[in-house]
Amino acid sequence: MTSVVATATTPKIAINRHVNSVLFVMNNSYNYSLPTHPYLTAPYISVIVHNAAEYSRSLPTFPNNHRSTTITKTNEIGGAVGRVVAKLGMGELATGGGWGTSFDGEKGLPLIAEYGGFFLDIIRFMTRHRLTACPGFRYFGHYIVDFVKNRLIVTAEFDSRDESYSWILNWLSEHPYSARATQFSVSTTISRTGRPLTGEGIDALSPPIYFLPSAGFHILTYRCRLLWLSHKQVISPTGVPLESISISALGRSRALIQMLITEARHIYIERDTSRTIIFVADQYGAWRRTRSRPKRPLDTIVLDSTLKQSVIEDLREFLTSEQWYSDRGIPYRRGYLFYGSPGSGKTSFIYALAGELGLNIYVINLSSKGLTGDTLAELVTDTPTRCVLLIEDVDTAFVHREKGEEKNNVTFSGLLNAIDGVAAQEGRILCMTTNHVTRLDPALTRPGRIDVRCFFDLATRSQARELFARFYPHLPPDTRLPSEFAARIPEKKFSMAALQGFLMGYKRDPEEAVRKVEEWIESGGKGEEYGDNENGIGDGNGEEQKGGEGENSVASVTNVAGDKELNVTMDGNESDWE
Ligand SMILES: Nc1ncnc2c1ncn2[C@@H]1O[C@H](COP(=O)(O)OP(=O)(O)OP(=O)(O)O)[C@@H](O)[C@H]1O
Repeated sequence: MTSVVATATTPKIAINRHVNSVLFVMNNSYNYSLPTHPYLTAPYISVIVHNAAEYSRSLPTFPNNHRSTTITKTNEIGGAVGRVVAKLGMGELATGGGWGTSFDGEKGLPLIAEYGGFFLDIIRFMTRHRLTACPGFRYFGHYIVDFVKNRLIVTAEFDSRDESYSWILNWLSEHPYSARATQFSVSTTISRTGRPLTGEGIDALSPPIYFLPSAGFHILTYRCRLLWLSHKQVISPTGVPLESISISALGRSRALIQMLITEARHIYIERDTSRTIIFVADQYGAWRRTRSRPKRPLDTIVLDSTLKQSVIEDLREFLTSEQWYSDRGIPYRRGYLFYGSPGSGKTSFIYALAGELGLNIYVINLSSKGLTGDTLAELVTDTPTRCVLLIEDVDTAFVHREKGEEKNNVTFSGLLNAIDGVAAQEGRILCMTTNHVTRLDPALTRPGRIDVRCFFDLATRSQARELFARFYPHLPPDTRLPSEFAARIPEKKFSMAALQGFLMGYKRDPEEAVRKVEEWIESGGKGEEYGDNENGIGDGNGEEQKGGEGENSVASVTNVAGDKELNVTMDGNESDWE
């Protein structure tokens, strides 16, 4: 029999690989050999003994004759062992049988029970009764399983609240196992928190069908290695249905599972390359991927082409000048303000720009109820280094600042801190939109926060002509219909959104659209099935929108830094904006 020796005064531990007993030597006055079972592994016993030896210093001296132990001493020792057991994280084991009570109620050999509590009593009970693996495993099973798991199995967990969950679902849907599985779930979306993702939902012509392993346990292979997968559905404490997937493989190396995750992410991102992904801030201050849109080509935005080119070039230059900013100690950020009439293409232009540059869009709604200054700052910090951060209708949030009547949880200074505080993410492009530029506080639009301002006006005739031509792309090249349509549209009276709405009523009949447009104009742009857009009608003046310099332009861009004339008008004069 090999023994493990623990002494109270000099805790020396010698563990034999095939340990089958533990010998306690306490001050040389008391020895006790605790037989163990071969199924209790040496490392496991060693942990117990090591900790017991550490604590044994504080134990009272053992009596020479342990059989004469009094109840008082029993309790003292039991308490000490209880502390040992608690330290080992096995507190529940020490309480089950009660101190000083033998596990099997047997008299005569109470020492272990009395001095060791329930935990040691169990060992004694097992060995006395020659009980082998079965009850031992039942009792210590989860420790053994944990031990084996930690040393022999690699597991990765994926939670449906995280983006990585979508990667794995997507990967699984393409794995041959999903096509073969006899227990599978059918889905038309690869969804996270129930929301459709790429190419799914209303923008898909015919919804795709995904076959996924159903909830439960599955075994599959990856690169000729065995994997097992557990797919669980749970309800969170707040009542939200959640899902989790854990994928495990034999071995201690994480390489295989890391490879799988990288591959899953790659496949998933590949699906998105032709799309712009939109993230929206949720009420808990975290980014949630909401949807993805096919990238909108820039030429579908009917604006002065020089203007579009100027903005795109400005952005491209920014994205490649990190070192330039760093050399001069300038925060590496760029701010754009898109202002002007409602429905003139501000948001559409931003989406098209993001698509052109391959950036994702992170949308913040300042009026969102749960949003506070702190969560806003966190959100801005959490954006990736290359992205478009979009704050729409920024005027609506702080119109009453001077009266101290801010309607939101986010204060004006909270917003300023978030967008240019030290924690604000480097490399991000901030885009703000407003229909009422004069209502904006100058502090918000000062250079450094806003570097480029783009003005969008109501539709001109030339815009109307181009819109018509794009709407009916199959018209013969020599057709006069676009010009006839444009000739009937008053200059800067209607928004592009309103004109588009009108044309939607005549999707397949351009001649009819031209015939009906005057009638529509006379009705003030109302009454058409798709053309009823109250916001679409301007006063033809748009004074509030112009900011002083855009009167003759459909859209104009001003570079606040004054280092580059982008288009149409440019003066870089702050006073024009206040
Ligand atoms: N210049 C334009 N070129 C092409 N389509 C446009 C243009 N302006 C507006 N539209 C169309 O009108 C609709 C509304 O446009 P968008 O939301 O971009 O306008 P907006 O200026 O952001 O409006 P708001 O200020 O009300 O948010 C979109 O469907 C868009 O395609």
